[in-house]
Amino acid sequence: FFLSKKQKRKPKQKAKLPPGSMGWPYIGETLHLYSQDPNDFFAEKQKRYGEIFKTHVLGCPCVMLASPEAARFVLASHAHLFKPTYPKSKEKMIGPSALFFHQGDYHTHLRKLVQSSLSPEAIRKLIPDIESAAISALESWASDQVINTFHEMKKFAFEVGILFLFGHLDGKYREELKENYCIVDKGYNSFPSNLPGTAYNKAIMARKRLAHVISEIICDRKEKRLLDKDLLGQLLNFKDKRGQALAEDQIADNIIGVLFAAQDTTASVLTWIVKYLHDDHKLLEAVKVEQNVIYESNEGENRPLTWAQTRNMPLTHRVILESLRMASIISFTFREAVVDVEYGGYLIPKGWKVMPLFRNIHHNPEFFPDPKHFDPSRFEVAPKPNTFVPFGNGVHACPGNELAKLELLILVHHLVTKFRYENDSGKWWVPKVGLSIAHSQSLSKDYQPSFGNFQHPRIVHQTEVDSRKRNLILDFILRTNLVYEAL
Ligand code: HEM
Repeated sequence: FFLSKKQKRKPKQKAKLPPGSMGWPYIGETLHLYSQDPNDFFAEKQKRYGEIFKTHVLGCPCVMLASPEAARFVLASHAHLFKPTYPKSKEKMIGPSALFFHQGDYHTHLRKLVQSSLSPEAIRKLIPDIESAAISALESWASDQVINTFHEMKKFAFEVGILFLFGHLDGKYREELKENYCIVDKGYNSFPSNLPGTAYNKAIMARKRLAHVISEIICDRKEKRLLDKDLLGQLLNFKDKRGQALAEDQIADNIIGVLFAAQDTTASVLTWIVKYLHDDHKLLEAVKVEQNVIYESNEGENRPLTWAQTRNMPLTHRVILESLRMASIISFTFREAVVDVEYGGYLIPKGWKVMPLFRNIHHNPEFFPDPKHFDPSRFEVAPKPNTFVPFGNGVHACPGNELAKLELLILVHHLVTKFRYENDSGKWWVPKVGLSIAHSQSLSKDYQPSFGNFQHPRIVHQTEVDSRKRNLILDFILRTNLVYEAL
Protein backbone atom coordinates (compact mmCIF):
# COMPACT_ATOMS: atom_id res chain seq x y z
CA PHE A 1 0.00 0.00 0.00
CA PHE A 2 2.78 2.42 1.00
CA LEU A 3 4.73 1.79 -2.20
CA SER A 4 1.80 2.22 -4.51
CA LYS A 5 0.89 5.50 -2.81
CA LYS A 6 4.43 6.70 -3.31
CA GLN A 7 4.33 5.70 -6.95
CA LYS A 8 1.15 7.67 -7.44
CA ARG A 9 2.83 10.77 -6.00
CA LYS A 10 5.80 10.46 -8.30
CA PRO A 11 6.10 13.83 -10.09
CA LYS A 12 5.26 13.92 -13.77
CA GLN A 13 8.35 13.30 -15.84
CA LYS A 14 9.75 16.54 -17.22
CA ALA A 15 9.34 16.93 -20.95
CA LYS A 16 12.54 16.71 -22.97
CA LEU A 17 14.17 19.47 -24.95
CA PRO A 18 13.33 19.61 -28.67
CA PRO A 19 15.74 17.94 -31.11
CA GLY A 20 18.49 20.03 -32.70
CA SER A 21 22.11 21.02 -32.31
CA MET A 22 23.50 23.67 -29.96
CA GLY A 23 26.69 24.01 -32.05
CA TRP A 24 29.98 25.18 -30.55
CA PRO A 25 30.30 26.22 -26.93
CA TYR A 26 29.17 29.80 -26.52
CA ILE A 27 29.05 30.89 -30.18
CA GLY A 28 26.60 28.07 -30.88
CA GLU A 29 25.49 28.06 -34.50
CA THR A 30 25.77 31.81 -35.06
CA LEU A 31 28.54 31.51 -37.65
CA HIS A 32 26.67 28.76 -39.40
CA LEU A 33 23.64 31.04 -39.64
CA TYR A 34 25.57 34.11 -40.75
CA SER A 35 27.77 32.36 -43.27
CA GLN A 36 24.92 31.14 -45.46
CA ASP A 37 21.58 32.22 -46.75
CA PRO A 38 19.40 32.26 -43.61
CA ASN A 39 16.61 30.62 -45.61
CA ASP A 40 18.82 27.60 -46.20
CA PHE A 41 19.78 27.47 -42.53
CA PHE A 42 16.16 27.35 -41.37
CA ALA A 43 14.96 25.08 -44.19
CA GLU A 44 17.78 22.59 -43.56
CA LYS A 45 17.01 22.50 -39.84
CA GLN A 46 13.33 21.99 -40.42
CA LYS A 47 14.04 19.15 -42.87
CA ARG A 48 16.35 17.48 -40.39
CA TYR A 49 14.52 17.94 -37.10
CA GLY A 50 10.90 18.80 -37.92
CA GLU A 51 8.79 21.80 -37.00
CA ILE A 52 10.23 22.42 -33.57
CA PHE A 53 13.96 22.36 -32.93
CA LYS A 54 16.54 23.88 -30.67
CA THR A 55 19.67 25.79 -31.57
CA HIS A 56 22.02 28.37 -30.06
CA VAL A 57 22.45 31.64 -31.96
CA LEU A 58 23.50 35.18 -31.12
CA GLY A 59 24.58 34.15 -27.64
CA CYS A 60 21.27 32.57 -26.64
CA PRO A 61 19.73 29.13 -26.52
CA CYS A 62 16.65 29.18 -28.77
CA VAL A 63 13.71 27.07 -29.73
CA MET A 64 12.60 27.65 -33.32
CA LEU A 65 9.04 26.94 -34.34
CA ALA A 66 8.06 26.38 -37.95
CA SER A 67 4.38 25.41 -37.70
CA PRO A 68 1.38 27.79 -37.76
CA GLU A 69 -0.03 26.18 -34.60
CA ALA A 70 3.21 26.64 -32.66
CA ALA A 71 3.54 30.27 -33.80
CA ARG A 72 -0.03 30.91 -32.72
CA PHE A 73 0.62 29.26 -29.34
CA VAL A 74 3.56 31.60 -28.64
CA LEU A 75 2.21 34.82 -30.14
CA ALA A 76 -1.52 34.59 -29.47
CA SER A 77 -3.11 31.86 -27.34
CA HIS A 78 -0.28 31.64 -24.74
CA ALA A 79 1.30 35.04 -25.29
CA HIS A 80 1.40 35.68 -21.52
CA LEU A 81 4.04 32.94 -21.19
CA PHE A 82 6.41 34.71 -23.58
CA LYS A 83 7.70 38.27 -23.40
CA PRO A 84 9.20 40.39 -26.19
CA THR A 85 12.99 40.48 -25.99
CA TYR A 86 15.47 42.93 -27.48
CA PRO A 87 19.12 43.74 -26.82
CA LYS A 88 19.62 46.53 -24.31
CA SER A 89 21.56 48.68 -26.79
CA LYS A 90 18.59 48.62 -29.19
CA GLU A 91 16.15 49.47 -26.43
CA LYS A 92 18.31 52.44 -25.52
CA MET A 93 18.46 53.61 -29.12
CA ILE A 94 14.72 53.35 -29.83
CA GLY A 95 13.63 54.31 -26.32
CA PRO A 96 12.80 51.86 -23.50
CA SER A 97 9.18 52.99 -23.24
CA ALA A 98 8.31 52.07 -26.85
CA LEU A 99 5.30 49.77 -26.82
CA PHE A 100 6.87 46.76 -28.49
CA PHE A 101 9.28 46.21 -25.60
CA HIS A 102 6.37 45.82 -23.19
CA GLN A 103 3.75 43.35 -22.07
CA GLY A 104 0.67 43.88 -19.87
CA ASP A 105 -1.32 47.04 -19.06
CA TYR A 106 1.17 49.61 -20.34
CA HIS A 107 1.40 47.78 -23.66
CA THR A 108 -2.38 47.41 -23.92
CA HIS A 109 -2.99 51.14 -23.32
CA LEU A 110 -0.41 52.26 -25.82
CA ARG A 111 -1.49 49.75 -28.38
CA LYS A 112 -5.06 51.08 -28.20
CA LEU A 113 -3.79 54.59 -28.91
CA VAL A 114 -1.67 53.44 -31.85
CA GLN A 115 -4.53 51.36 -33.21
CA SER A 116 -7.02 54.19 -33.02
CA SER A 117 -4.70 56.50 -34.98
CA LEU A 118 -4.44 53.70 -37.57
CA SER A 119 -8.16 52.91 -37.82
CA PRO A 120 -9.73 52.89 -41.32
CA GLU A 121 -11.44 56.23 -40.51
CA ALA A 122 -8.08 57.76 -39.60
CA ILE A 123 -6.00 56.40 -42.47
CA ARG A 124 -8.53 57.16 -45.21
CA LYS A 125 -8.01 60.86 -44.42
CA LEU A 126 -4.32 60.43 -45.20
CA ILE A 127 -4.88 59.32 -48.81
CA PRO A 128 -4.41 62.72 -50.50
CA ASP A 129 -1.19 63.36 -48.57
CA ILE A 130 0.17 59.86 -49.18
CA GLU A 131 -0.62 60.39 -52.84
CA SER A 132 1.32 63.65 -52.99
CA ALA A 133 4.25 61.97 -51.22
CA ALA A 134 4.15 59.14 -53.81
CA ILE A 135 3.97 61.57 -56.74
CA SER A 136 6.83 63.70 -55.49
CA ALA A 137 8.96 60.60 -54.77
CA LEU A 138 8.41 59.42 -58.34
CA GLU A 139 9.12 62.88 -59.74
CA SER A 140 12.38 62.98 -57.83
CA TRP A 141 13.47 59.75 -59.55
CA ALA A 142 12.79 61.22 -62.92
CA SER A 143 16.30 62.46 -63.48
CA ASP A 144 19.01 60.75 -65.43
CA GLN A 145 20.81 59.41 -62.44
CA VAL A 146 21.09 56.03 -60.88
CA ILE A 147 19.16 55.70 -57.68
CA ASN A 148 18.83 52.95 -55.15
CA THR A 149 15.27 51.66 -54.95
CA PHE A 150 15.41 50.71 -51.30
CA HIS A 151 16.85 54.08 -50.25
CA GLU A 152 14.21 55.94 -52.22
CA MET A 153 11.40 53.80 -50.84
CA LYS A 154 12.71 54.54 -47.37
CA LYS A 155 12.40 58.27 -48.00
CA PHE A 156 8.80 57.77 -49.14
CA ALA A 157 7.94 55.58 -46.13
CA PHE A 158 9.52 58.19 -43.83
CA GLU A 159 7.28 60.93 -45.27
CA VAL A 160 4.17 58.80 -44.72
CA GLY A 161 5.36 57.95 -41.20
CA ILE A 162 5.68 61.64 -40.37
CA LEU A 163 2.16 62.26 -41.70
CA PHE A 164 0.64 59.57 -39.57
CA LEU A 165 2.56 60.65 -36.47
CA PHE A 166 2.29 64.44 -36.69
CA GLY A 167 -0.14 65.32 -39.47
CA HIS A 168 1.09 68.39 -41.34
CA LEU A 169 4.38 69.24 -39.74
CA ASP A 170 6.31 72.47 -40.01
CA GLY A 171 9.14 72.10 -42.60
CA LYS A 172 11.82 73.07 -40.06
CA TYR A 173 10.84 70.23 -37.68
CA ARG A 174 10.51 67.78 -40.54
CA GLU A 175 14.07 68.49 -41.71
CA GLU A 176 15.48 68.22 -38.19
CA LEU A 177 13.70 64.91 -37.66
CA LYS A 178 14.87 63.58 -41.01
CA GLU A 179 18.49 64.56 -40.48
CA ASN A 180 18.73 63.05 -37.00
CA TYR A 181 16.67 59.98 -37.78
CA CYS A 182 19.07 59.17 -40.65
CA ILE A 183 22.00 59.21 -38.22
CA VAL A 184 20.12 56.94 -35.82
CA ASP A 185 19.29 54.60 -38.69
CA LYS A 186 22.93 54.44 -39.79
CA GLY A 187 24.25 53.66 -36.32
CA TYR A 188 21.51 51.30 -35.39
CA ASN A 189 23.19 48.05 -36.33
CA SER A 190 26.69 49.10 -35.46
CA PHE A 191 28.85 47.90 -32.60
CA PRO A 192 27.45 49.51 -29.41
CA SER A 193 30.51 51.46 -28.39
CA ASN A 194 30.18 54.83 -26.70
CA LEU A 195 33.55 56.06 -27.94
CA PRO A 196 33.12 59.49 -29.56
CA GLY A 197 33.07 59.31 -33.34
CA THR A 198 31.72 55.76 -33.60
CA ALA A 199 28.52 55.24 -35.57
CA TYR A 200 26.75 54.02 -32.43
CA ASN A 201 27.78 57.04 -30.40
CA LYS A 202 26.70 59.41 -33.18
CA ALA A 203 23.36 57.61 -33.30
CA ILE A 204 22.86 57.96 -29.54
CA MET A 205 23.60 61.71 -29.77
CA ALA A 206 21.19 62.06 -32.70
CA ARG A 207 18.58 60.13 -30.70
CA LYS A 208 18.87 62.75 -27.93
CA ARG A 209 18.38 65.52 -30.48
CA LEU A 210 15.31 63.71 -31.83
CA ALA A 211 13.76 63.71 -28.35
CA HIS A 212 14.50 67.43 -28.14
CA VAL A 213 12.80 68.15 -31.48
CA ILE A 214 9.75 66.12 -30.42
CA SER A 215 9.63 68.08 -27.19
CA GLU A 216 9.62 71.36 -29.18
CA ILE A 217 6.81 70.05 -31.40
CA ILE A 218 4.81 69.15 -28.28
CA CYS A 219 5.38 72.62 -26.81
CA ASP A 220 4.25 74.22 -30.03
CA ARG A 221 1.15 72.12 -30.16
CA LYS A 222 0.24 72.82 -26.56
CA GLU A 223 0.66 76.57 -27.15
CA LYS A 224 -1.59 76.47 -30.17
CA ARG A 225 -4.03 74.20 -28.29
CA LEU A 226 -4.29 71.88 -31.25
CA LEU A 227 -6.21 68.66 -30.54
CA ASP A 228 -5.22 66.63 -33.56
CA LYS A 229 -6.17 63.00 -33.99
CA ASP A 230 -2.76 61.91 -35.25
CA LEU A 231 -0.64 59.64 -33.04
CA LEU A 232 1.02 62.56 -31.25
CA GLY A 233 -2.45 63.97 -30.44
CA GLN A 234 -3.58 60.58 -29.10
CA LEU A 235 -0.48 60.25 -26.93
CA LEU A 236 -0.84 63.79 -25.57
CA ASN A 237 -4.51 63.30 -24.70
CA PHE A 238 -4.05 59.97 -22.94
CA LYS A 239 -4.79 59.64 -19.23
CA ASP A 240 -4.70 56.35 -17.32
CA LYS A 241 -7.24 55.23 -14.71
CA ARG A 242 -5.60 57.48 -12.12
CA GLY A 243 -5.71 60.45 -14.44
CA GLN A 244 -1.96 60.22 -15.09
CA ALA A 245 -0.77 61.51 -18.48
CA LEU A 246 2.18 60.05 -20.37
CA ALA A 247 5.61 61.56 -19.65
CA GLU A 248 7.37 63.34 -22.52
CA ASP A 249 10.03 60.65 -22.84
CA GLN A 250 7.35 57.97 -23.07
CA ILE A 251 5.78 59.94 -25.92
CA ALA A 252 9.12 60.41 -27.69
CA ASP A 253 10.04 56.72 -27.34
CA ASN A 254 6.77 55.68 -28.90
CA ILE A 255 6.93 58.19 -31.73
CA ILE A 256 10.44 57.05 -32.64
CA GLY A 257 9.53 53.40 -32.11
CA VAL A 258 6.55 53.51 -34.45
CA LEU A 259 8.53 55.39 -37.08
CA PHE A 260 11.18 52.73 -36.82
CA ALA A 261 8.63 49.90 -37.15
CA ALA A 262 7.02 51.58 -40.15
CA GLN A 263 9.91 52.63 -42.37
CA ASP A 264 12.25 49.80 -43.36
CA THR A 265 9.47 47.24 -43.47
CA THR A 266 7.29 49.16 -45.92
CA ALA A 267 10.28 50.23 -48.02
CA SER A 268 11.55 46.68 -48.26
CA VAL A 269 8.21 45.30 -49.46
CA LEU A 270 7.97 48.10 -52.04
CA THR A 271 11.42 47.22 -53.32
CA TRP A 272 10.41 43.60 -53.72
CA ILE A 273 7.21 44.56 -55.52
CA VAL A 274 9.23 46.55 -58.07
CA LYS A 275 11.33 43.44 -58.67
CA TYR A 276 8.46 40.95 -58.84
CA LEU A 277 6.57 43.12 -61.32
CA HIS A 278 9.71 43.41 -63.42
CA ASP A 279 10.15 39.64 -63.44
CA ASP A 280 6.66 38.86 -64.73
CA HIS A 281 5.81 40.88 -67.78
CA LYS A 282 2.28 39.49 -68.18
CA LEU A 283 1.46 40.21 -64.57
CA LEU A 284 2.81 43.74 -64.90
CA GLU A 285 0.59 44.33 -67.94
CA ALA A 286 -2.47 43.07 -66.03
CA VAL A 287 -1.68 45.33 -63.06
CA LYS A 288 -1.28 48.25 -65.48
CA VAL A 289 -4.69 47.55 -66.99
CA GLU A 290 -6.27 47.53 -63.54
CA GLN A 291 -4.55 50.76 -62.51
CA ASN A 292 -5.04 52.56 -65.83
CA VAL A 293 -8.83 52.23 -65.56
CA ILE A 294 -8.65 54.06 -62.22
CA TYR A 295 -6.09 56.57 -63.51
CA GLU A 296 -8.29 57.46 -66.46
CA SER A 297 -11.44 57.72 -64.36
CA ASN A 298 -9.55 60.24 -62.23
CA GLU A 299 -8.47 62.09 -65.39
CA GLY A 300 -4.85 61.41 -64.62
CA GLU A 301 -3.97 63.25 -61.49
CA ASN A 302 -6.78 65.76 -61.77
CA ARG A 303 -8.83 63.98 -59.17
CA PRO A 304 -7.25 62.29 -56.14
CA LEU A 305 -7.53 58.58 -55.46
CA THR A 306 -10.47 57.73 -53.25
CA TRP A 307 -10.70 55.24 -50.40
CA ALA A 308 -13.24 53.23 -52.46
CA GLN A 309 -10.78 53.03 -55.36
CA THR A 310 -8.03 51.76 -53.09
CA ARG A 311 -10.47 49.08 -51.85
CA ASN A 312 -11.10 48.01 -55.41
CA MET A 313 -7.67 47.03 -56.76
CA PRO A 314 -8.04 43.24 -56.44
CA LEU A 315 -5.09 42.19 -58.58
CA THR A 316 -2.70 44.77 -57.14
CA HIS A 317 -3.82 43.73 -53.68
CA ARG A 318 -3.03 40.09 -54.47
CA VAL A 319 0.39 41.13 -55.80
CA ILE A 320 1.02 42.82 -52.45
CA LEU A 321 -0.04 39.74 -50.49
CA GLU A 322 2.09 37.45 -52.63
CA SER A 323 5.07 39.80 -52.28
CA LEU A 324 4.62 39.73 -48.50
CA ARG A 325 4.59 35.93 -48.62
CA MET A 326 7.47 35.46 -51.05
CA ALA A 327 9.80 38.02 -49.52
CA SER A 328 8.68 37.38 -45.90
CA ILE A 329 10.71 40.41 -44.94
CA ILE A 330 10.16 39.78 -41.24
CA SER A 331 11.30 36.19 -41.47
CA PHE A 332 10.83 35.52 -37.78
CA THR A 333 10.39 37.19 -34.47
CA PHE A 334 11.83 36.70 -31.00
CA ARG A 335 10.18 36.06 -27.66
CA GLU A 336 11.54 34.80 -24.35
CA ALA A 337 9.85 32.13 -22.20
CA VAL A 338 8.99 33.69 -18.80
CA VAL A 339 8.43 30.25 -17.20
CA ASP A 340 9.18 26.65 -18.23
CA VAL A 341 6.65 25.92 -20.97
CA GLU A 342 5.66 22.59 -22.44
CA TYR A 343 4.61 22.54 -26.06
CA GLY A 344 3.99 19.52 -28.29
CA GLY A 345 5.61 17.23 -25.73
CA TYR A 346 8.78 19.34 -25.59
CA LEU A 347 10.14 21.63 -22.92
CA ILE A 348 10.89 25.28 -23.65
CA PRO A 349 12.98 26.26 -20.60
CA LYS A 350 12.45 29.58 -18.84
CA GLY A 351 14.80 32.25 -20.24
CA TRP A 352 15.23 30.58 -23.64
CA LYS A 353 14.49 32.59 -26.76
CA VAL A 354 11.60 31.39 -28.86
CA MET A 355 11.46 32.16 -32.55
CA PRO A 356 8.33 31.61 -34.63
CA LEU A 357 9.63 31.24 -38.20
CA PHE A 358 7.22 33.14 -40.44
CA ARG A 359 9.26 32.49 -43.56
CA ASN A 360 9.20 28.71 -43.11
CA ILE A 361 5.42 28.81 -42.71
CA HIS A 362 5.06 30.97 -45.84
CA HIS A 363 7.30 28.65 -47.84
CA ASN A 364 5.74 25.38 -46.73
CA PRO A 365 4.33 23.62 -49.84
CA GLU A 366 1.57 22.13 -47.70
CA PHE A 367 0.06 25.62 -47.28
CA PHE A 368 1.42 27.34 -50.40
CA PRO A 369 1.96 24.85 -53.26
CA ASP A 370 5.05 25.50 -55.39
CA PRO A 371 6.15 28.12 -52.81
CA LYS A 372 9.09 29.52 -54.78
CA HIS A 373 6.81 30.54 -57.63
CA PHE A 374 5.44 34.09 -57.47
CA ASP A 375 1.75 33.57 -58.07
CA PRO A 376 -0.70 36.22 -56.80
CA SER A 377 -3.65 34.09 -57.94
CA ARG A 378 -3.08 31.80 -54.96
CA PHE A 379 -4.69 34.57 -52.88
CA GLU A 380 -7.96 34.27 -54.80
CA VAL A 381 -8.73 31.77 -52.04
CA ALA A 382 -8.07 32.83 -48.45
CA PRO A 383 -5.07 31.01 -46.91
CA LYS A 384 -5.69 28.51 -44.08
CA PRO A 385 -5.89 30.18 -40.64
CA ASN A 386 -2.53 31.22 -39.16
CA THR A 387 -0.56 30.22 -42.28
CA PHE A 388 -0.22 33.78 -43.63
CA VAL A 389 1.34 35.97 -40.96
CA PRO A 390 3.47 38.69 -42.61
CA PHE A 391 2.21 41.10 -39.94
CA GLY A 392 2.64 38.66 -37.06
CA ASN A 393 -0.11 37.33 -34.85
CA GLY A 394 -1.66 37.98 -31.44
CA VAL A 395 -1.06 40.75 -28.94
CA HIS A 396 1.92 42.30 -30.74
CA ALA A 397 0.64 41.84 -34.32
CA CYS A 398 1.33 44.81 -36.54
CA PRO A 399 -1.17 47.64 -35.95
CA GLY A 400 0.14 49.39 -39.11
CA ASN A 401 -0.81 46.66 -41.59
CA GLU A 402 -3.66 48.56 -43.23
CA LEU A 403 -1.64 51.76 -43.52
CA ALA A 404 1.26 49.77 -44.99
CA LYS A 405 -1.00 48.18 -47.62
CA LEU A 406 -2.54 51.55 -48.43
CA GLU A 407 0.91 53.07 -49.02
CA LEU A 408 1.86 50.15 -51.25
CA LEU A 409 -1.33 50.40 -53.30
CA ILE A 410 -0.92 54.13 -53.82
CA LEU A 411 2.73 53.95 -54.80
CA VAL A 412 2.13 51.04 -57.19
CA HIS A 413 -0.80 52.94 -58.75
CA HIS A 414 1.42 55.88 -59.68
CA LEU A 415 4.43 53.73 -60.53
CA VAL A 416 2.74 51.55 -63.15
CA THR A 417 0.60 54.28 -64.65
CA LYS A 418 3.48 56.68 -65.21
CA PHE A 419 6.59 54.56 -65.64
CA ARG A 420 7.56 51.66 -67.83
CA TYR A 421 10.27 49.10 -67.24
CA GLU A 422 13.18 48.84 -69.62
CA ASN A 423 15.67 46.04 -69.63
CA ASP A 424 19.15 47.10 -68.92
CA SER A 425 21.96 44.62 -68.81
CA GLY A 426 24.43 47.02 -67.17
CA LYS A 427 25.96 46.30 -63.83
CA TRP A 428 25.60 48.80 -61.08
CA TRP A 429 27.46 49.50 -57.96
CA VAL A 430 25.45 50.08 -54.84
CA PRO A 431 27.73 51.77 -52.35
CA LYS A 432 25.69 51.05 -49.25
CA VAL A 433 25.93 47.31 -49.44
CA GLY A 434 29.14 47.30 -51.43
CA LEU A 435 27.97 44.63 -53.80
CA SER A 436 27.99 44.59 -57.52
CA ILE A 437 24.51 43.93 -58.75
CA ALA A 438 24.36 41.12 -61.21
CA HIS A 439 21.04 42.15 -62.60
CA SER A 440 19.41 45.50 -62.77
CA GLN A 441 16.73 47.26 -64.63
CA SER A 442 15.68 50.75 -65.30
CA LEU A 443 12.28 52.25 -65.26
CA SER A 444 11.56 54.66 -68.00
CA LYS A 445 8.84 57.20 -67.61
CA ASP A 446 6.26 57.37 -70.34
CA TYR A 447 6.11 60.73 -72.01
CA GLN A 448 4.35 63.13 -69.69
CA PRO A 449 4.49 66.77 -70.74
CA SER A 450 4.18 67.96 -67.17
CA PHE A 451 7.34 66.09 -66.23
CA GLY A 452 9.53 67.84 -68.78
CA ASN A 453 12.09 65.87 -70.70
CA PHE A 454 13.37 63.41 -68.15
CA GLN A 455 13.28 60.31 -70.27
CA HIS A 456 15.30 57.61 -68.58
CA PRO A 457 15.32 57.58 -64.85
CA ARG A 458 17.15 54.52 -63.68
CA ILE A 459 16.38 52.50 -60.64
CA VAL A 460 19.13 50.33 -59.39
CA HIS A 461 17.38 47.40 -58.02
CA GLN A 462 18.14 45.41 -54.96
CA THR A 463 18.18 41.96 -56.49
CA GLU A 464 18.88 38.48 -55.17
CA VAL A 465 22.43 39.20 -54.09
CA ASP A 466 21.97 42.21 -51.91
CA SER A 467 18.38 41.60 -50.94
CA ARG A 468 19.61 38.43 -49.35
CA LYS A 469 21.91 40.54 -47.30
CA ARG A 470 19.17 43.05 -46.63
CA ASN A 471 16.86 40.30 -45.46
CA LEU A 472 19.50 39.30 -43.03
CA ILE A 473 19.62 42.84 -41.77
CA LEU A 474 15.87 42.92 -41.42
CA ASP A 475 15.81 39.54 -39.76
CA PHE A 476 18.28 40.69 -37.21
CA ILE A 477 16.80 44.09 -36.97
CA LEU A 478 17.12 44.96 -33.31
CA ARG A 479 18.96 41.74 -32.57
CA THR A 480 22.40 41.79 -34.12
CA ASN A 481 24.02 43.29 -31.09
CA LEU A 482 23.05 40.32 -29.00
CA VAL A 483 26.30 38.82 -30.18
CA TYR A 484 28.35 41.82 -29.16
CA GLU A 485 26.57 42.14 -25.88
CA ALA A 486 26.86 38.50 -25.07
CA LEU A 487 30.56 38.21 -25.92
C1 HEM B 1 4.81 46.02 -44.99
C2 HEM B 1 5.09 46.67 -43.89
C3 HEM B 1 5.10 46.07 -42.51
C4 HEM B 1 5.35 44.79 -42.10
C5 HEM B 1 5.70 43.58 -42.97
C6 HEM B 1 5.24 44.78 -40.66
C7 HEM B 1 5.40 43.65 -39.88
C8 HEM B 1 5.25 43.63 -38.50
C9 HEM B 1 5.34 42.45 -37.68
C10 HEM B 1 5.63 41.03 -38.19
C11 HEM B 1 5.14 42.84 -36.39
C12 HEM B 1 5.10 41.93 -35.17
C13 HEM B 1 6.47 41.72 -34.59
C14 HEM B 1 6.46 40.77 -33.42
O1 HEM B 1 5.45 40.12 -33.11
O2 HEM B 1 7.52 40.67 -32.81
C15 HEM B 1 4.95 44.27 -36.39
C16 HEM B 1 4.74 45.03 -35.26
C17 HEM B 1 4.54 46.39 -35.28
N1 HEM B 1 4.39 47.19 -36.38
FE1 HEM B 1 4.55 46.60 -38.30
N2 HEM B 1 4.93 46.05 -40.23
C18 HEM B 1 4.82 46.86 -41.32
C19 HEM B 1 4.48 48.20 -41.35
C20 HEM B 1 4.16 48.94 -40.23
C21 HEM B 1 3.69 50.31 -40.25
C22 HEM B 1 3.43 51.13 -41.52
C23 HEM B 1 3.53 50.70 -38.95
C24 HEM B 1 3.04 52.00 -38.36
C25 HEM B 1 2.47 52.94 -38.96
C26 HEM B 1 3.90 49.57 -38.12
C27 HEM B 1 3.91 49.59 -36.74
C28 HEM B 1 4.15 48.48 -35.95
C29 HEM B 1 4.17 48.52 -34.49
C30 HEM B 1 3.96 49.75 -33.62
C31 HEM B 1 4.41 47.21 -34.06
C32 HEM B 1 4.53 46.74 -32.61
C33 HEM B 1 3.16 46.35 -32.11
C34 HEM B 1 3.14 45.83 -30.68
O3 HEM B 1 4.18 45.45 -30.14
O4 HEM B 1 2.05 45.79 -30.11
N3 HEM B 1 4.27 48.53 -38.94
N4 HEM B 1 5.01 44.73 -37.69
